[in-house]
Amino acid sequence: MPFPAGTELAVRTHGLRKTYRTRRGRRRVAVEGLDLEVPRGGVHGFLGPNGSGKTTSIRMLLGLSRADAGTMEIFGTTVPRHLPDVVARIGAIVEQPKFFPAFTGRKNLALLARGIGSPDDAVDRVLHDVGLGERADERFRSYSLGMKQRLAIAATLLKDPELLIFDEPTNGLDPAGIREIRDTMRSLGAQGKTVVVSSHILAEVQQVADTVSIIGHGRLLASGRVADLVGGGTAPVRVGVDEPERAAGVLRAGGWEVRVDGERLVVDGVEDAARITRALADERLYVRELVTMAPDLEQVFLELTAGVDSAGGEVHAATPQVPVGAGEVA
Ligand SMILES: Nc1ncnc2c1ncn2[C@@H]1O[C@H](COP(=O)(O)OP(=O)(O)OP(=O)(O)O)[C@@H](O)[C@H]1O
Repeated sequence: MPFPAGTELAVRTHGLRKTYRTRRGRRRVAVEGLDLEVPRGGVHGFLGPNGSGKTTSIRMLLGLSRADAGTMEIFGTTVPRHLPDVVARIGAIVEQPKFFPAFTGRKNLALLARGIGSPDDAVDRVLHDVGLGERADERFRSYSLGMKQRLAIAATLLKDPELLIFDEPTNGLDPAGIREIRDTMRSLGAQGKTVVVSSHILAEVQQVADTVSIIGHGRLLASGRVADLVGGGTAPVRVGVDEPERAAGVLRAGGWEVRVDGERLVVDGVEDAARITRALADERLYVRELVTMAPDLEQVFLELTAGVDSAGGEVHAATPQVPVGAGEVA
């Protein structure tokens, strides 16, 4: 379990599996024994390359598609069997909702609010939550794509859900639109809601996600707190020093693993970079540069999903199960 014992979970799946039949009658495993854990509160990035099974998993969680095997819980309630008990606590965007282009954002939301029996003040509340308050009285068709997407998010907030699930909410948006959605997700997570956001583009999620699950070929490759995945364990250190070959010898003698990379050294498994400086100085080798090469999530993601092609595994592509856990990934 990637989270400390006792962590309250908003979503948990175990051994989730879904196979489709292709038109040629072959089996395509979309989700293959997925064990997912989403802690309660904050933003959780659900990451994987195209075709890795994110949408299929989300659809199963929401009762839109049937799992072949496995179990799923939302707030500890078994779904889909008891989905009606928790559905009021969940908001989701899986496909683009339809709005009336000639109506204002506010009017579109008011119609939806009436349909689901939300209180009168809900519309103003959700417009404010997504930062559309000032543009609420303009027609939907005049909105930018980012604003349209924020209106869709606002619609999911009408019933004030505790869990929000957004499938690729930034698809097709420009950088400004992506930032708007990111800000909205961040503020929802800060309010204590659980926001699950799927994406195949890491950079869009890394800045807002507190925790992530990375999947490939329908399996979990890694999960945990972003800070642990990118910063856990020891990081390689790049050292600029005169006489790199001699310096490498000194460090190897001190027990470090060292590669010479041109004028510089790359030292692996460094816990205390100051010890390197000291060891070299003792031999009259002076460090010009010392940079800790902490991986960012992009690097972790690319390493984990290397070889997980985006075409989707047609019948059991032999993807090795990468060990899950913060330390092993960094
Ligand atoms: N209705 C379907 N019939 C047959 N195969 C499907 C169907 N839906 C999805 N698949 C296949 O299942 C695999 C997983 O697809 P899924 O859409 O869940 O992935 P994804 O991670 O959400 O990808 P993307 O980011 O491209 O949406 C893919 O190989 C896809 O082609």
